[in-house]
Amino acid sequence: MEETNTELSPSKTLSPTNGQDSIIQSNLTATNEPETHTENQIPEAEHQSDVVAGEKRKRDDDEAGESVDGGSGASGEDRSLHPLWKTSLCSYFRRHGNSCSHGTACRFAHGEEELRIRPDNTWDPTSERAKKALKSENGERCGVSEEVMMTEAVVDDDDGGDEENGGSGGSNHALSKCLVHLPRKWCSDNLRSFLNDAGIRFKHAKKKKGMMVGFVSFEDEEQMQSSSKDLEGKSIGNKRLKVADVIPRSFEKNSNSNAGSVATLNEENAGVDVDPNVTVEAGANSDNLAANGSLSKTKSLRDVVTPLAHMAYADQLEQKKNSIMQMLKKLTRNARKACPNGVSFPDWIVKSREIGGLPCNLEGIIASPIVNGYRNKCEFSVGYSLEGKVTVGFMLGNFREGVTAVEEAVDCPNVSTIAGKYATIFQEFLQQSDLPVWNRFKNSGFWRQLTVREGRTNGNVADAESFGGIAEVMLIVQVSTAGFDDTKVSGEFKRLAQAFAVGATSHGPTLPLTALVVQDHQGISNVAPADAPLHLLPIRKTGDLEMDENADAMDVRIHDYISNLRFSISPTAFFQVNTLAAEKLYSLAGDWACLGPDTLLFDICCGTGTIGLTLAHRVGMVIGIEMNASAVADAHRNAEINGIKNCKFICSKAEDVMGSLLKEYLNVPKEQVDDPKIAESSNDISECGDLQEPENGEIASHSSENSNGEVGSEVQNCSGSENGNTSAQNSSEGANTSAQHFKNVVAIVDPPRAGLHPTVLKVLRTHSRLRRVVYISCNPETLVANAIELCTPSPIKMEKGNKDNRGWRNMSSAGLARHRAKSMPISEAFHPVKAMAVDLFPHTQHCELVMLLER
Ligand SMILES: C[S@@+](CC[C@H](N)C(=O)[O-])C[C@H]1O[C@@H](n2cnc3c(N)ncnc32)[C@H](O)[C@@H]1O
Repeated sequence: MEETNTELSPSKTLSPTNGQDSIIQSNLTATNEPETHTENQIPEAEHQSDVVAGEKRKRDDDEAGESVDGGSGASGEDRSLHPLWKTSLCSYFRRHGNSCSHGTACRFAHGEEELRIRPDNTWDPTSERAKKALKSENGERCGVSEEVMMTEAVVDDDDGGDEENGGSGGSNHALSKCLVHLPRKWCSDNLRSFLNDAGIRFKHAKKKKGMMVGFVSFEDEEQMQSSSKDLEGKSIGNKRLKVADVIPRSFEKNSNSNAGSVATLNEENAGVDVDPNVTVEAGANSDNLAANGSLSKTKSLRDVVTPLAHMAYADQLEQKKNSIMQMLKKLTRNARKACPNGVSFPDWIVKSREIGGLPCNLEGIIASPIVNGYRNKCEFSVGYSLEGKVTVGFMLGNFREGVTAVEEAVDCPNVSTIAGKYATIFQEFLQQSDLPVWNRFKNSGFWRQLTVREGRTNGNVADAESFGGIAEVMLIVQVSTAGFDDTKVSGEFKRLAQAFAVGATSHGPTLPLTALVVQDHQGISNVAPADAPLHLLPIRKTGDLEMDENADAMDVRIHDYISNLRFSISPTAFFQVNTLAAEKLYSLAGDWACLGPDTLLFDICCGTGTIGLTLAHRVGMVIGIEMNASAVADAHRNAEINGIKNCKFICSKAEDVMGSLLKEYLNVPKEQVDDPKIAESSNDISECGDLQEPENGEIASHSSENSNGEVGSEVQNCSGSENGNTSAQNSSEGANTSAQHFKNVVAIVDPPRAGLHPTVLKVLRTHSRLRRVVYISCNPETLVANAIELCTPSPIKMEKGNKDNRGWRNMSSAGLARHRAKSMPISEAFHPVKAMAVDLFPHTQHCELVMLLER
């Protein structure tokens, strides 16, 4: 095979096993040092080109008629035509005292001098040049993240005037400066000590922990000028200080003012460094609508929130697919690296060479049925715009980096028309309100956030794209009532309810408005805990407005439809933000899960039960696990309103219950699993015929033949319902759903961005009867990290020893996963079978990824 004989590493040999070449890691390897490009670290570009390069080499060899030295006979000139010629360092050369048997004909570079830049303008990542390039890139990044757009009052320090320590006692914006690149962990005291130690004269200084900016004011112009000069460029750690102006806000409406100053760095046209991981939909799962990163003043909110909006949708899909491909290759590389010495590389790693380094086929990307206005949930921040106007919209950047400016979401194509209209109504109301907007710097103020949640009728796509498809709207206004007079607050709430009612009805056609809820939250960030108090604000019926005036805040829900099932959604429960695309996602997951009436489906991180409930008619029983209590309550209600009886929902963290659940349902006595009647039934009704009987016979194979086995007929009785959606009638409490009846056990996991808890990974991996996992993720990076743990082969024997976890904070997620894989108990590894992307978030960088893992 090309992979072994190109730069054949002495630590790897070929071993014909089962008629296939598999690469054995030899025990002769002296250290655990990762191999370089031969096996473990073949760079991506090289992986991709392996086949191509291999073919090329073969052709060259044939043409030259000389191949005794493994290809060195071809002329260097011929070879150098290949775009990847000498673009990777030769590890063999390095390890063997700068000698390589291929000599000058080796396609890898012998030393840095020979190294050539790759066609994509990058250097071999292990090379000095790449490291240098990375450093300067980081330098540039630092350079572009210097813009500060604090639009809250930060300098008119009205919170104590601690004169002794530099408290304000009143401030003068003209005599203030903003310092950028301060250590995040510093508080005001650290900043003051730093200034004092450095002999910098100042009047007062303020810095908030967690931010990289601080504010300093001075006695007079002369002091400000000389101190600024001394401070500019000063090093703190590996950062250099930047001194920025603080510009008085032009728009100061309220007399009891939150108004203050805008801090800006007057650097024209700084580059843009927007974190792709968080945008308007915040990865679909995080509930923060802030755009992350920093940006130049030339950058619009549209670019921050929907950075792909300038591209045609087909190009967006192509871009996402390519970036997911790159991410998937990490799985192969890292599992290869983590594969224990003396253990054969699994087939999927060996075969990855044939598909450009991918761990399995990426079967494509499913487009969103709606491309514009698809979000059914928008969380609008409240703050000041760059012009100092009270605004309801999205933040232009990251608070930690000194950005608090909020701009209207008028031009963000993922926001629905209705959400935009409610944001405008709220903004107009706030501009007249006597209560202040939240100040993120001081953690004070009243109005914080508006969430607009929408529910559709059970209609078609075209309907949903237009305004008419939205039948229900829930508005959730987040406030912080602490320290405000109750009477004043309730007066404001009445006016608010009135404003929304009038705004909704004065629009033609009337905007739907189902419920107005207030969430009281005192915390620093707008992400409120699930148990933050909720109050329902009554809205007087006006015109067409339909409201249930007797409803309780805890009972308030809107409804949406997935696969013809009606879903009830409470204010804080997770629900995919793009319902129609989610429908595609769930049905793909169901298809890949190979379901049948003999299937026990674990829906791990089930939210309101969407996945389990939409697939319930295709399985014997669903067990959903979810930690958010109101989502679990919704799941129960959703099962009820759809007449589904074969689902159980458990309110708990998955890491706390998965072990005992799998024990309960999987540790079934062998006699029961082998009961012929049950085996017959399982052969009977499976949707897939491709499930292989493993050697140990732990699960039954499936065929499409029918039989009238006892259990089978029970199940068939259950699946005879008309619409097919509410067909599974097995009671979760009844004997029919006891663990013994389920021969096919599948887990569909859909965790939050952070991925699965290590305990859950361990439980899934070590329960050998669980043969199939469908992993759904809105964060391909964590999917890859978790898959490394699930798919890396176990060692023959557990090595005692280095459990040194120091430095994990600095590890990449893949590095950490490799590290964790080492302590995974010996168990049969899963292998990636196929993957598919599903675009739930048009115009943003985000995308859902589904991967089927089997063993
Ligand atoms: C990406 S959502 C998926 C929800 C659901 N599958 C759906 O599609 O609507 C992730 C869910 O996991 C839940 N969750 C987060 N951490 C969890 C944990 N440790 N155990 C159980 N559920 C968790 C969240 O509350 C959230 O509902």
